[in-house]
Amino acid sequence: MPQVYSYQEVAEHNGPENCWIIIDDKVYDVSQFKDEHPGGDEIIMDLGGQDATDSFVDIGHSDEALKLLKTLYIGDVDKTSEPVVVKKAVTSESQSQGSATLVMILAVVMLGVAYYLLNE
Ligand code: HEM
Repeated sequence: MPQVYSYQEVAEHNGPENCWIIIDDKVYDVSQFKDEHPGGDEIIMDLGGQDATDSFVDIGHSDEALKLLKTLYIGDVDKTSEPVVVKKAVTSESQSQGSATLVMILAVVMLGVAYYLLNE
């Protein structure tokens, strides 16, 4: 019998040292693997403690990736347990990234307006 974990238990493993993800109702310990992931560790860290099925499938991972995934399997998720919404703390870094994007958009809009006015 495989080990069975509740969504809550999986959600508690969302840190850099203890990072689990769910793919197709199976639980994977990616704590070590994330540092070797060809797609980067951050993309996996962001999904720590959560269901990553859609993201994993959308990328169209190779058979090699699927084989690798199997080696990280630690158990199944208890689908009868209460689903958990993992709230990620908004860091000052992600906030400033957000405002940097806003400034970029504003700059592009202002350039567009200036260009339009100059060509009137
Ligand atoms: C434990 C789960 C995962 C494993 C074992 C894994 C494995 C791999 C492997 C082996 C590659 C190289 C290309 C390939 O063989 O397909 C790859 C690429 C990639 N993975 Fe994952 N991956 C995992 C989870 C994820 C998740 C959750 C995401 C989230 C979106 C992700 C995003 C990517 C991206 C964007 C690339 C492309 C990197 C590039 O070609 O520049 N992966 N992954």
